[in-house]
Amino acid sequence: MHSVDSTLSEAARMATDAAGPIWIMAEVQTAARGRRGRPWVMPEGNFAATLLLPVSGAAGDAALRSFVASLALREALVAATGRSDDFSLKWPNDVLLRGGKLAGILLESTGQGPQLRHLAIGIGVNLATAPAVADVEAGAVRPVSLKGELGTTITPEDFLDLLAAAYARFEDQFSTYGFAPIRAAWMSHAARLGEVITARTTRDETTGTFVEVDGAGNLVLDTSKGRVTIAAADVYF
Ligand SMILES: O=C(O)CCCC[C@@H]1SC[C@@H]2NC(=O)N[C@@H]21
Repeated sequence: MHSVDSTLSEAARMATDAAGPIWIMAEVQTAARGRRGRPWVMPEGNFAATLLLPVSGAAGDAALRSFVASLALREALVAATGRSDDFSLKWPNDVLLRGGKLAGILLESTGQGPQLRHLAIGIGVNLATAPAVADVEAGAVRPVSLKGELGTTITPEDFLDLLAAAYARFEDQFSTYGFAPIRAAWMSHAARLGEVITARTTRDETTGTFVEVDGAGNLVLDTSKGRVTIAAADVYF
């Protein structure tokens, strides 16, 4: 579609029992949202899409699809550019290009209580233009674009073809073998593994050595007070 408030909102409107899996892509979003209620600044020419996916089972398991989506997104970017070493993954679900933020993922769900019906996986990639530093949160990783860093030009339509194919492969692996191979692949591309990082929530801040992502997708840090497991936070380098 050309213009929509947010492809995530469109997915929520479409989430009837029979719906999905379906990719919803827009050239323009007038009210795009990012993690933690932040707006997502999206200059035209960038990629914005949401995968509406029917799911069953516990919310925690379904949320592991943010790692599935991150890996698929990285693979699509490698396919688009032929560069593998330039892309890394930042917990929980950003893709970095040469250390700058290239792409973000936001998961939303529909359903009752712990049982989910649909997952909406919203993905934004700065294909053409990075938002201005002033438009992103202070202290956040510097925003970059694919064109700006590598000179690669790809249309959102062509990028969706690569991403949908990559997502289907990783989803297949996840539903067949579970989280273990996804976790291993994710860690092999993790940014700052073994280094000191800071995880911040609205309540507190934890600094420590990034040890691993555990079997439930949590961030594990070794701190001066011992090992800490973090389920949700923003990470700062
Ligand atoms: O904060 C983040 O890093 C996540 C950004 C997610 C942006 C995408 S763009 C497509 C989809 N629609 C939205 O409104 N947000 C997501």
